[in-house]
Amino acid sequence: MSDSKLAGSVNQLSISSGSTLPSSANPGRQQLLKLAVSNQRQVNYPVTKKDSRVLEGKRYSSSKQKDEPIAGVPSPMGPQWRDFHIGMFEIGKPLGKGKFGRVYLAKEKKTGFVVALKTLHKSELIHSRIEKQVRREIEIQSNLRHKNILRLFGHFHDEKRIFLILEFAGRGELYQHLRRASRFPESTAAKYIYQMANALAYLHKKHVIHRDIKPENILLGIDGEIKLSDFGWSVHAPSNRRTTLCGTLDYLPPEMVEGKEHTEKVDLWSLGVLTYEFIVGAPPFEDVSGHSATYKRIAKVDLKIPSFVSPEAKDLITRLLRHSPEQRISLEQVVKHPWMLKHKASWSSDQ
Ligand SMILES: Nc1ncnc2c1ncn2[C@@H]1O[C@H](COP(=O)(O)OP(=O)(O)OP(=O)(O)O)[C@@H](O)[C@H]1O
Repeated sequence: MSDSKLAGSVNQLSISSGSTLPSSANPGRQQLLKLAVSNQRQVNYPVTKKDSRVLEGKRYSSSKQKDEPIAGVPSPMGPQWRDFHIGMFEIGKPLGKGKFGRVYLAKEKKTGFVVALKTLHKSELIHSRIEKQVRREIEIQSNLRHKNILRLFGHFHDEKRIFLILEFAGRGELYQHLRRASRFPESTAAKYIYQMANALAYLHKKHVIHRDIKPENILLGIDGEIKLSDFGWSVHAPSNRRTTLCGTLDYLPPEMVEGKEHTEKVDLWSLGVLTYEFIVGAPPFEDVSGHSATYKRIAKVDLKIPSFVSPEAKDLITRLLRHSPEQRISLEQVVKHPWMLKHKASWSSDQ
């Protein structure tokens, strides 16, 4: 696909003059948290009908917004932005680096609304043949509204780059928190899995399968709440049956390892792997001797749960990690599982 075609595929965007991204403003961690809090204050009010109309306006984003109740909290819709372009933002500290570009902290100049601006280099997307994947990611993520799913407010492009205007996740990558802690206490793990189950229930209701659930794809908001991100492998599957092989090895379910058709139940399997990794500190089917050994362990459901894991957690993990997708416990049952009930009282009241 040519650059111009790709540009056309993310249509209705303003084209900036191609300004460079300075990283001069370099706020420390405390300041980042302050910025995230100030954002939260701005968005913490009920969404009115008028607001919803603004959200639906085609100039807000290239994808049409749906008129539907917003799950979880009021949508952090931010200011009533129109015609996105780089000049609208004051660019701050780089938040991280991905495969195809950097992510910067940015502030919308007029309103002071803080976002994460993700840059993707078009030439690299084309070279890696993932233009379709990016387009799908944008289409899917910009239509999602849930407190545990990272918002994509909009997107624009210049000659060389695509910019995604993302919700700023004040506490960064969950993966880093997990590596630092080695493993989470069960009450923390249960809180995260509860929020993940809610996010997935919302996605599945909209016939979206994430297909790439893993700690690296989860960010944390300012209150330490889950923000599921990275919809690069997700599919909108009204038919509920897909056969493409993708995803990360350790989190792949048997039906995908075996190249069979798969449904939204792949995310249930990955939720089981995630539960295990949160509590134990490593994924259950990891095999140092190589990929094919991991594949075999997944296909056999060769699951060994250490004895320090509570019986309730063990029960939930084994109910999620069933070879047969149909036998996996439902998300509705996950949130009511005894492991959740055991720990729920220790979470803050707004779960
Ligand atoms: N919305 C956000 N809020 C805060 N930090 C973010 C946000 N998005 C990304 N980051 C930070 O920037 C880093 C790079 O993000 P990015 O999504 O580009 O990379 P990635 O997760 O490796 O994705 P990919 O695999 O698509 O390259 C992340 O690891 C994270 O630390």
